[in-house]
Amino acid sequence: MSVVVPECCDDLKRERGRCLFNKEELTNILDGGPKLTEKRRRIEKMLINTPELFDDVSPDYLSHEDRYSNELRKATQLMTTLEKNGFTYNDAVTTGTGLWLLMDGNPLSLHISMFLDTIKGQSNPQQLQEWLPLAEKFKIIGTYAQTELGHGTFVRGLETTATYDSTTKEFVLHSPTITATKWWPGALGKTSNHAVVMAQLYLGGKCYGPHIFMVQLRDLETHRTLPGIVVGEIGPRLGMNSNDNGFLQFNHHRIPLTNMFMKHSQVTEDGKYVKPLHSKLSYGTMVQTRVGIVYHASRELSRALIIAIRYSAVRHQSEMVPGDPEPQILDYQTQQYKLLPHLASFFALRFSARALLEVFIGTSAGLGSGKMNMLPELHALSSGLKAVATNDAVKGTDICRLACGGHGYLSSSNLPRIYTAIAAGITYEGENTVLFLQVARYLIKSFRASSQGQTLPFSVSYLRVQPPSSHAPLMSDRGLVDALGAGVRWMVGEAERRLQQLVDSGHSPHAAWNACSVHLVQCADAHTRYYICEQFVDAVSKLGETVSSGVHEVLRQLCRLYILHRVIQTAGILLRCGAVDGKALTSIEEEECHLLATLRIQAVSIVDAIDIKDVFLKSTLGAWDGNVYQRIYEEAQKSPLNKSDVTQGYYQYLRPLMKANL
Ligand SMILES: CCCCCCCC/C=C\CCCCCCCCCCCCCC(=O)SCCNC(=O)CCNC(=O)[C@H](O)C(C)(C)COP(=O)(O)OP(=O)(O)OC[C@H]1O[C@@H](n2cnc3c(N)ncnc32)[C@H](O)[C@@H]1OP(=O)(O)O
Ligand SMILES: Cc1cc2nc3c(=O)[nH]c(=O)nc-3n(C[C@H](O)[C@H](O)[C@H](O)COP(=O)(O)OP(=O)(O)OC[C@H]3O[C@@H](n4cnc5c(N)ncnc54)[C@H](O)[C@@H]3O)c2cc1C
Repeated sequence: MSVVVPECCDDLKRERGRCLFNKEELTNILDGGPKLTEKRRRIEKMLINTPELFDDVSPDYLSHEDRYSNELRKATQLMTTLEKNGFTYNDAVTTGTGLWLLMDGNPLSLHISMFLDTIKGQSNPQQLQEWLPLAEKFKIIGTYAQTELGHGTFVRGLETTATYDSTTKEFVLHSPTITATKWWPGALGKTSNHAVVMAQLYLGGKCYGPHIFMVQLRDLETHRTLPGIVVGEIGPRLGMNSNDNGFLQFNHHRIPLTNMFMKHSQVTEDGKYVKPLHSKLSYGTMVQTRVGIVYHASRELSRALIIAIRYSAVRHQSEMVPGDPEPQILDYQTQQYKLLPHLASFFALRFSARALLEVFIGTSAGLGSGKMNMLPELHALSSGLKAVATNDAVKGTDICRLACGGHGYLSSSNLPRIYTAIAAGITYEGENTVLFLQVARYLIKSFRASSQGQTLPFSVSYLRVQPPSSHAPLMSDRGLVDALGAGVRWMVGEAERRLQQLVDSGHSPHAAWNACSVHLVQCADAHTRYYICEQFVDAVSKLGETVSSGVHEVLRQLCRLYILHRVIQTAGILLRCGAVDGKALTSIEEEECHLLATLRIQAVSIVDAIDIKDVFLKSTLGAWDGNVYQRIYEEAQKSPLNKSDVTQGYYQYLRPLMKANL
């Protein structure tokens, strides 16, 4: 397969003719610089020229087992193709290119993310030396086995035990109940021969809480399950059915002492426990994955937006003016209102993901030299951004589907698959409500610390009890972001007041927390969105010095739309705390409608700049050439039901019914 850019239809040609900015420059910004664009394209070209990486038949027509095997075929081919061409799995992860190909969750995704990240982040030097080369060269294949039938969210409630036997210098892993069965881990069912397993550590009869262990599950030659282990696949799910999510039970299964991950906490041969510097360091892989998921969510949202915006420029329906030709549906203001705020969200998430990655890198460097003080802020930021990014990507993807009318419901649009894949992101790696409550905990603590005169970390410094008054005019970007900040400060102050009032009236702090938790989740959501607005404004203003005026103008408009939309969504709070008045809101609403019309003109060019090729979009509605109807028709011809004019079902059921004397 070679990269051929086809002629596009007249509608898209006209749209592209209106582009007032340099698309390549915007592409570079989204990729993180021209070098990264070039690298991504090199990888893509190599993938496109490897036909084995593509589906012969749409996975929709395959059985569960065949879907799994097909995805495994592509995943293994991807790894060997990368390796042969001098790239690594990590290049495919960081450029997003691997995810374009491996559609639906795939049997190696947990290996190249959480399994390898745990080895890198939780091993002592000897363990690293032993396991990393094996895992990087795929000599062992692993997953991250934490969640159980009975507990996913509450890690401290896990029931799997790892009891140290100092006579043999082994841990005995055991699943004491049905609810202790590990349940859900991707690639656990049939693919993995190893797993990193979270289990309660027991030393001399005392429980030391959840710790991580490297456990071999299957023989490396025969791939048969080892004695003392029961493992299998959990059955069909809403989406991601080309993965083999699995279950796992241990029956007094023994592993060596050296298989406990010992970078942060240790067990000595005689069974003594050495505490970590921070009790949550063993949750590090989860934090890292949340950082990655913010990127992942923004990428999936961008696919849906490319599809829906190109389709909206090609689709003509109804009459705007009686007797006139049917307009492109993108000309309807309601259609613009459905899609363009999500386009702005994609950019906002992309810039925030980058800012979060920097915090992650900085905090990790600090941990290396024993500095733990940035960990709570990283935990709060990564939890909040993971929750907002996946919530918004899921909502945005579904709006994109709805904006495509009936054809958005077709599998061949690829929107249903994008939706079901990203929908899981709300639940996995920390259910979003639960993560927001972690953020809220940090906000309340920070607010109280500020009342006691303490200095707050950067992401919450705007919460200080006496903030400097904003000098920016209200209707400027900065002024509106300051108004949003004032709204969050008011919400957090109100939450703290309600908590205190409940405690003062005799409730326990925990009961008070539960009684305020709806409001607390709203605080966490609003705080995270305030952070996103700040990152977006900062990024656009920094870029202003280096990019061409056309690109800067588009980014400025997208940023403005994001902020205006957010102010309207938060109107109730902002009015209550006096940050804006009704008159300002009316003019903000009017400006938003005006901005929708302005951005509509270049919407197709903006999604073109995201630069996802047709072979990766895999959509009949979103292809570059806009040849929508021909593609939909051709895809339908591939339905196995069309192989014969009369199906077996007719002879078996329909005909007998028609012949029966009812
Ligand atoms: C240029 C381009 C660059 C691109 C770069 C991209 C980077 C790529 C990186 C990675 C690639 C990934 C790609 C992603 C692809 C997507 C596919 C991924 C597939 C993932 C599959 C999903 C896998 C899973 O689901 S695994 C299971 C996940 N499970 C969970 O998340 C469980 C959630 N629960 C918890 O985390 C915890 O139970 C809890 C936090 C809810 C509560 O914990 P706890 O009970 O122990 O604590 P407390 O509530 O009592 O709190 C006490 C105290 O501790 C603080 N705390 C809690 N957690 C942490 C933490 N992690 N770190 C720091 N501190 C923490 C808490 O705030 C409290 O603090 P106080 O001060 O208030 O006391
Ligand atoms: C597709 C998919 C892939 C997965 N892959 C893996 C994997 O590779 N490895 C792995 O270990 N796990 C994996 N998981 C499991 C996943 O991490 C858990 O499902 C997730 O952490 C949520 O936990 P839970 O299922 O126990 O939900 P629950 O905690 O039971 O959530 C149910 C409801 O209870 C609410 N709730 C729970 N606790 C609280 C609280 N404290 N306060 C308020 N509300 C609360 C939640 O908000 C939610 O509404 C995967 C899950 C899915 C769906």
